[in-house]
Amino acid sequence: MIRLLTSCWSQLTTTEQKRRNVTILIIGLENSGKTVLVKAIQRLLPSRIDKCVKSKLTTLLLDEYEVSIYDLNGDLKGRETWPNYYAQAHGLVFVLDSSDLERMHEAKIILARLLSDRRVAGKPILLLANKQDKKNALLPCDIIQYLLLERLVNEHKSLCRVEPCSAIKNLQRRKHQPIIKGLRWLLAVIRDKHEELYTHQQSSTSSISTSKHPRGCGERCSSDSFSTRMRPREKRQHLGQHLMEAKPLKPILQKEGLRMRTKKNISVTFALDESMEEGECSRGNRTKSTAELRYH
Ligand SMILES: Nc1nc2c(ncn2[C@@H]2O[C@H](COP(=O)(O)OP(=O)(O)OP(=O)(O)O)[C@@H](O)[C@H]2O)c(=O)[nH]1
Ligand SMILES: [Mg+2]
Repeated sequence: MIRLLTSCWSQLTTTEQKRRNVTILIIGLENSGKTVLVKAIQRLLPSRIDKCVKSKLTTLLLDEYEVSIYDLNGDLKGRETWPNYYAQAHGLVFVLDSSDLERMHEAKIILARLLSDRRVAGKPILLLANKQDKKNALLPCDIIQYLLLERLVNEHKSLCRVEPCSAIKNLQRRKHQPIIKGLRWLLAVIRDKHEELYTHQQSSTSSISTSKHPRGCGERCSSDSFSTRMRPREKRQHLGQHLMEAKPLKPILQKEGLRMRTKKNISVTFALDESMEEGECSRGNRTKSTAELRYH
């Protein structure tokens, strides 16, 4: 019995030790569906809400990750506070109301400003094209074109994925799978790139001394995070250089052989790739393996 208990305990400890702490910001214009989205995630995954920061923080467990998610307000006042969170984030989720065509230009400006911030540039971004249940919702390919996403992610060297979704409650559970799929992608990129991100995070934190951390959570996030798994300084510098020399990113469709102009409502990932034909999004069989080769 004692042996059994000891074995259970050591298994639990091992799981705890393996768990990686990741911080993600949920950002986007007001009314885009960020809070509804976080609630949907809370229903799907084991999570706890941190009351100390006015419920902005949700911590959830997904695979081997403990993910701290900050749901930041998208109104003008809320946007002023966003930069306070940039340095500690490993990745971002930008939520877009795909049906709000009138505010698409505003979203484009906000996204461009966000990615150009030196505390954000280079970090992966999941763009959730929300409210796909609405009739007039734009498809990912239109959104990519409208937001000039390819140019944007190349300029700022941020890996990006566009995932169409609907966050509203009354949709069936399986309809929320794109959200989890997108989160998994973000976590995988963060895992693969964590040393580069850590280097980046270190330099931006030290160079911007005025940046404030959200009360009570900044220290916890930074001390728990990837810093404990750092490599020696020389190695980190090398990885940092590698990040800056990244090749151009190209959008690829998740399904083989599909082209951008087919207007399918499926996710699009930006991957390191070679040049493509005009207007083409993927080249048949090459697509998936290219992404995997480059990322893993
Ligand atoms: N049809 C539809 N409505 C949605 C969807 N997601 C959110 N909404 C609605 O959009 C409105 C705004 O949602 P919120 O989650 O409060 O928006 P927010 O981005 O958190 O807004 P702020 O906190 O003000 O920045 C609510 O009325 C939601 O019910 C969706 O996928 N489809
Ligand atoms: Mg909200």
